[in-house]
Amino acid sequence: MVEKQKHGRAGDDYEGYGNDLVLFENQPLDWTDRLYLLVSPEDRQKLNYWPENPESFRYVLREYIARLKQIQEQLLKSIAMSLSLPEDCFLNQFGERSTMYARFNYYPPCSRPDLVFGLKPHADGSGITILLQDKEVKGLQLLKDDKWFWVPIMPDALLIMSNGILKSPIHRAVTNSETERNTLAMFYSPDPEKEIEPLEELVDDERPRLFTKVRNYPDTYFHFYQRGKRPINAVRI
Ligand SMILES: O=C(O)CCC(=O)C(=O)O
Ligand SMILES: [Fe+2]
Repeated sequence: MVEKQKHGRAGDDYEGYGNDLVLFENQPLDWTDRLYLLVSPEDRQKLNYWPENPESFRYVLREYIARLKQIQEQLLKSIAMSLSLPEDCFLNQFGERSTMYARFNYYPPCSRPDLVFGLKPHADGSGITILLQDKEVKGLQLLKDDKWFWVPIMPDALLIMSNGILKSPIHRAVTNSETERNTLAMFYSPDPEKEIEPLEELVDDERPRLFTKVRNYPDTYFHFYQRGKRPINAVRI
């Protein structure tokens, strides 16, 4: 408890431990507490939000980040090649100062799981999300053909850069009345200063350009998401 308070989210900062930022009066609220940290680039880390207890926390998180970076870069290259594109084309749009956020989700048991979501339905705004699931408690559902299935997740920035070829599926986390549940989502996104847009190679007469140029999509994303709206519509042409 003391540790949680010490690293609590302050004012209108996104980072830290606590609830999500409440931006609008009628914003649907979620049954979750989370520790949200910008972990990369390193010079943007706000260490005052990083727990010191357990002692190994910072070290383990840094190790995890380093490994995930390699996986994410490899994934971006492989996806590019699977679309017959130059292997660095997505990586170039992510830029040297691409960002990674860690979101530790804590879902306490909820006496009325029929009334509230752990996380309301959404599609992530990141390019790639890697989710470490709770080992025992299920909770994540994915929307496909208007039905909810119990499965893992994925992106939105790639939806823009790939001109809609790569989809960012809608998912939600549900609550249950018996057990708490913990997950860790790592969001890998382009440098907020860099403009991203559909790759020219993926735009033609048959597949006209679907999205505008956008800078700092996560910022647009949060404003729409917290109203329960689909953020991707903000950049659709
Ligand atoms: O906790 C989960 O299973 C999903 C988490 C999630 O969708 C998110 O943090 O964006
Ligand atoms: Fe998500």
